[in-house]
Amino acid sequence: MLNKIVAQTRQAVAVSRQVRSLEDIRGNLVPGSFAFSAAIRQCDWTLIAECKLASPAKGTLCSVYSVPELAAIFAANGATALSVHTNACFRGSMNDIAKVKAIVTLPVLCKEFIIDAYQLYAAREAGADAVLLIAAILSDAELKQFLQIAHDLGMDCLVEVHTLEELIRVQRTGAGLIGINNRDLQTFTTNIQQTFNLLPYCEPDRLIVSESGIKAGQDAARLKSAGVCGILVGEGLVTAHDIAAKTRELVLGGIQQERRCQNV
Ligand SMILES: O=P(O)(O)OC[C@@H](O)[C@@H](O)c1c[nH]c2ccccc12
Repeated sequence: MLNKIVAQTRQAVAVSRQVRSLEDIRGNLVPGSFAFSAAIRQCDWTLIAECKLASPAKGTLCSVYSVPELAAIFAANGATALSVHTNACFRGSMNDIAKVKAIVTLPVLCKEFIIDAYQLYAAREAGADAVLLIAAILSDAELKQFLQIAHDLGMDCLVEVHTLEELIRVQRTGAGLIGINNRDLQTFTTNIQQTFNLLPYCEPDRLIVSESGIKAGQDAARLKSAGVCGILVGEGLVTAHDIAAKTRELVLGGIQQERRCQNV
């Protein structure tokens, strides 16, 4: 699955380059202000709510709301930041970021399969405050280069790992914001246990986000008490009966855990 998405993404980048040159984009850029990591640092518990209309594994996930409508619901119910899928395999587009930024003030993560520096500039031009870098599809040299370019553009990177080997590689690059993906990108199955397995190997100065397969406030509470600073949730939110209530449940799950800890 992953190889197929990456191959399609490479083709899409080649087409985009023809439509719009890198020089054109670079001439049009305003640097960001690292608003994504700042928002995470400011709170004890972070919900990154994902605008995800579809996935290659499950097809359509949400047909009732548009991406900007989802963003507005998440923002009104306590999300710390937003993640917006821009890849065609997830029925996303780079324009979705600009649409979301036009109506909410929350920082936005560009959820893309970044394999080419061109995509970093395009994300910033669309208004992204952060980008996802997936360790499984990048060499160490690419990781370092993309971290540097994003930094120069004022964008944060959420660097995603799924295995211990990837976690060790990523920590060596100095990445400060790491996502443990509970989803195996070869099979697309999820298991939250993956976060608990890798947490002991995370260096204490890193901000750790648990990604994928998180459905309930209790999951949020368990993850918070294990030491992650936040969660990234798509499907659990967009497939909920009441998306607003589910957003509040996932925000409160972590906050209530924080209070329980303080009372002890
Ligand atoms: O919808 P979920 O299970 O809550 O997952 C959200 C997010 O973590 C997921 O979309 C994701 C994170 N990294 C990825 C890489 C590829 C595909 C998907 C992802």
